[in-house]
Amino acid sequence: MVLLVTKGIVKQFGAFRALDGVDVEIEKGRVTLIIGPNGSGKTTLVNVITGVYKPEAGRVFYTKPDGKMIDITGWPPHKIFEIGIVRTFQIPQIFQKLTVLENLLAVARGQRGESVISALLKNWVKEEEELARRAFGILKAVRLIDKWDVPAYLLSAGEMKLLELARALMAGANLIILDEPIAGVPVDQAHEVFKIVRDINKQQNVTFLVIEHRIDIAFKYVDYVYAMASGKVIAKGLPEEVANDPKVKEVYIGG
Ligand SMILES: Nc1ncnc2c1ncn2[C@@H]1O[C@H](COP(=O)(O)OP(=O)(O)OP(=O)(O)O)[C@@H](O)[C@H]1O
Repeated sequence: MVLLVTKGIVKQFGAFRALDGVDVEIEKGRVTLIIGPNGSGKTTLVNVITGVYKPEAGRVFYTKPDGKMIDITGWPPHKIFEIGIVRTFQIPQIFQKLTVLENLLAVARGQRGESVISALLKNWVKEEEELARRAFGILKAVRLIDKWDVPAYLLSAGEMKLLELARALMAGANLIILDEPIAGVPVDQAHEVFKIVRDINKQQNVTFLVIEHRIDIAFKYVDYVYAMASGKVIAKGLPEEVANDPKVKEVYIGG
């Protein structure tokens, strides 16, 4: 089943066409990767999907949990978030001084329209216990359970990415969009991040759309790949197919 489709997306900045008729299909339950050199339009496409930009042409369709496909083109970002499409940095930034657990609870409180401060001052009630239980379950899934009481600023780069992922899960995402999840993360931690993405994808049936430059690592953990260049999809397929595509090789290695 297709969870999200873009059809013929065109996005212009003045006379410059950043996206020039982009069609992608994100299958439910898959991890889909978008690669492409700097400036090829990957982030712009994510911005169109998440409602930050309205495209000049083209449509974005999303299949709701009840199976109905709806046109979400041009919806505001908060509405797109509410239907379960969550981009990691769309959630307010990690609170460096709060613990890992408190960062998760803050997402849930934010969704209830509460300020973090007022929630922190409040006595723990049943609802809070329930949220904490859910948060601990998520921390177990992202393998941060041992760090639940550690302030976020003490986490490694890889753990910080995992906390962002945990926060997206806490927000109840169906489709999680990760924009460069392993940028600046050392190799061993980068593999760990992708392994956890894979586990969550399999165990919790969460669909992922990932943008990543480090294709040597990312290709090992994804189901399907789109390659972009100059605002267009130039190749798509299984990782090994895209890796061997002459157009992709040309863009990456210069022919
Ligand atoms: N708000 C904007 N105004 C003008 N031009 C923009 C804007 N946003 C993006 N662009 C241009 O559109 C093109 C595509 O940018 P985009 O950020 O989508 O590329 P990208 O593939 O995500 O690159 P990177 O890998 O560097 O993040 C670039 O040439 C960029 O300069």
